[in-house]
Amino acid sequence: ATEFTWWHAMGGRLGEVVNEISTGYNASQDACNLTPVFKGGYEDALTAGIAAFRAGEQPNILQVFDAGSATIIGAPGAVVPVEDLLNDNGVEFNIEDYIAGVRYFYADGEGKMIGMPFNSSAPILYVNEDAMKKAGVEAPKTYEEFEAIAPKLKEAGYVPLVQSHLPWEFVENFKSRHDLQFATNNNGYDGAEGTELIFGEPIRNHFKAVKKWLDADLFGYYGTGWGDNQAPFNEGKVALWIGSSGSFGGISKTVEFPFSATFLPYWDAVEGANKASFIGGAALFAMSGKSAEENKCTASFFEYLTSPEVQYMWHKETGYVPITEAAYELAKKDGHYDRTPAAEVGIQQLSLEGGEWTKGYRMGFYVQVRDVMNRELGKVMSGETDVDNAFDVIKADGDKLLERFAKTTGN
Ligand SMILES: O=P(O)(O)OC[C@H](O)CO
Repeated sequence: ATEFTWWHAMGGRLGEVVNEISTGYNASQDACNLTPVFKGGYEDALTAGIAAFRAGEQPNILQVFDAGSATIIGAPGAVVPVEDLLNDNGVEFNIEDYIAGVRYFYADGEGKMIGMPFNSSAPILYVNEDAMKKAGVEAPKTYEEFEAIAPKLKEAGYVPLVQSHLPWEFVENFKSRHDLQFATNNNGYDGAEGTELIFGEPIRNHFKAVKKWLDADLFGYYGTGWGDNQAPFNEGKVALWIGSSGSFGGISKTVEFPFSATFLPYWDAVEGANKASFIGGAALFAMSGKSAEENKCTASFFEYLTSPEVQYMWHKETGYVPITEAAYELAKKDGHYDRTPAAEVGIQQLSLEGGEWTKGYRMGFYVQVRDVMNRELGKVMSGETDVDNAFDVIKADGDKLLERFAKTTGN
């Protein structure tokens, strides 16, 4: 059989399910043999993939997260567009099969799908039901409602609110949920040159409120690592945790208290809020420089991966949303959401009413922009700087990175 490899960033329970899928694929046919390799977190996998590409040792398939997608799509000659790969290998492809929010997120300016959507997520609000009961409150829909119940949650002995990733949840998806522009050039989709970040009053006010909550012990902040802020929720110390829908499977297998989930809160005071969030997670990119035989295997694996059955299994076991309409229908028909209503929250949030600015962003070197955000917003949390100063620095340093990317790619 033809050997081919998949570098991914799915640890813990997610990694187990990736291995199950790969085993299932290998058992389903004789021509190809897939080896999945865990390369660490999203940032590590991208760095490893780019370094390997430069050395001519790239894997066949590289998982790249949303934040790195512009970098990989813009890296000249690094990937074979998935749409071409499938067409060239006789795999039927129809972009309309995918749920609306997924269709063009990993596409180029002409709408051609470059990356294969795989693990798509939404940041949702996980609710410790014991905490709600003890405090005698309901999960909040808005941050105003959160402010009203937070002291009661604290009194009941819980850290009222924690989130898992400030740039993803309180910046990028804050913009989407409130339908606010994130960057010039159509949030970066119209080209890299001249793209600049935008931080207006609503997002600054949000972080001023978050800092106030932190100082009053109504909010907890435990670091910038992907798992840092989830641990205290899993341990039952936190009442409300904002995390990825893709954490659902792992949480179900870990926590000992009853939990539910609901939409990422928004500020009612911001006009036009309560819009859809945009897809998070990652896509699979077929790296270039591989033989026709290996590319055929990659195409056949993508076909397997997007079948309704495999998609539904992935969705059910992890909490990532079903990326095709057929898989979503299958989940409904099978009664998945009747048994586990919280499992539908992610896809429902992605399907809320959209607006001009709910499409996410396309910015190269954005992984480094996130580093700047984590650095400066971390300083806000520790009291080393204030919110306005932090956003001024994020804009100045972030814009420089965006400019450098534009010069690198020449567009
Ligand atoms: O934790 P995930 O996989 O849902 O990904 C969250 C973000 O979109 C990654 O940048």
